[in-house]
Amino acid sequence: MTVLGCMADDFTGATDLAGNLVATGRRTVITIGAPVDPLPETDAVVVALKTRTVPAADAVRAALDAHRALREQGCTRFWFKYCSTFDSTPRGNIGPVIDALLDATGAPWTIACPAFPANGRTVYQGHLFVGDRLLSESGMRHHPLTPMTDPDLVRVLGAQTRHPVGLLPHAVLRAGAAATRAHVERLTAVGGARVLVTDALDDADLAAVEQCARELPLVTGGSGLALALPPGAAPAAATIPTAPGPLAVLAGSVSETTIAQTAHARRLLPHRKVPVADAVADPPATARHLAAWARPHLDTGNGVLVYSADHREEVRDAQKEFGAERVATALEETLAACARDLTAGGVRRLLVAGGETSGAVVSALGIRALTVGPAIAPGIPWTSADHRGGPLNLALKSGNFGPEDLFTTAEDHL
Ligand SMILES: Nc1ncnc2c1ncn2[C@@H]1O[C@H](COP(=O)(O)OP(=O)(O)O)[C@@H](O)[C@H]1O
Ligand SMILES: O=C(O)[C@@H](O)C(=O)COP(=O)(O)O
Repeated sequence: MTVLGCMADDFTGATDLAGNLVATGRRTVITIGAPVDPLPETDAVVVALKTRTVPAADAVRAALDAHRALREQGCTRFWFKYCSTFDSTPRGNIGPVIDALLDATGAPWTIACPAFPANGRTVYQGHLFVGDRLLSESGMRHHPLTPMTDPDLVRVLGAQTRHPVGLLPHAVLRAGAAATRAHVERLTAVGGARVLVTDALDDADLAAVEQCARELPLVTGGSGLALALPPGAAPAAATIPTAPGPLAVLAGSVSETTIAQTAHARRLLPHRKVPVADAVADPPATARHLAAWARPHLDTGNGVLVYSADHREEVRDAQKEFGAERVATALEETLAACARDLTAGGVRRLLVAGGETSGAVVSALGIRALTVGPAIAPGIPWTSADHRGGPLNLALKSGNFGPEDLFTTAEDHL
């Protein structure tokens, strides 16, 4: 089988994609950053990058480094994974990375397919829906780093890439493979489009998209498309080493879904909100205080929740007071240092909410690779890392994924 080389622009996205690849029967390894050492025999490698909100030139450099390393590891087909809600800014980073990977892979054209119907992400006439809302009317319009205010992906991507962008609409997909091929030919060979935004309302549409993109050396999109890949030969329910002990939940996401999950967990778990002003002033000291608060709870076997906001209004206020980037970085550093302190104190189970937050936490722990285990909910697998001489179980939760009781039921799936 072709070894699939994937680059995910954030860490929750990496575990999301890897979980779906495992579900289709592919042995899958996640590396934190480009792989350096030879990897075990595998069907797919997912490189977790933290490039969603960095300057576009840095995102391009990281993607090209990862692509080179994946090629050296024997990968022959490539996947650029970004968010199912197309999280990006007018400057990028989805478009610039696609441009660079088109050149690096020699792909004549590629698809942009964020749809993930199992998680309510669908695309119709190039417009992205989150559940029954257009992207621009969903909670994503208030995202602290990548507010998404335009649901028209052809327009959004068109502003980011130097190539013409086309649309593979639902009606054409439903008309069958021959009609799809003819439409693609018209847009690419005749019209010069290099990226086609693909409609998809359900798994049947994703299967049609997968079929039309099967020969391409590069595909781009969310993790939903992975579920449409032809089945592989590995067991779809992967087992991973597990560690005992209570779970610490660190939530730095302020999506509507995470805020609801946090509110639910506050009724059941000992909890502490990160004091934002303290975090901005001194992340390591703030983390030490939070870890010291958590210790007695953990020692008696109780899980804990540390989180960064009760309400969206607090985010706006904090951004006004300190600046959006400064407060985001300070909170990421605080939660990352808290994870370091908690694991140094013996915690072996962590659930981290938020892509940027997960990137900060996993990097601070010095983890180089993750193995993928059972799914907690669509797009959220348990993983295991070697850490301090034993397994550390990590669930990296995308801001927008998971049921309301996720933080208190996640361990049932380990
Ligand atoms: N109270 C807050 N005020 C301002 N920014 C916040 C607050 N809480 C969290 N953030 C920042 O918002 C960002 C959320 O991004 P991320 O962790 O990727 O979550 P999501 O997965 O929901 O996108 C992080 O950079 C985090 O530090
Ligand atoms: O595709 C998705 O929605 C997720 O895999 C993803 O990228 C998560 O991003 P965050 O919501 O920022 O965690």
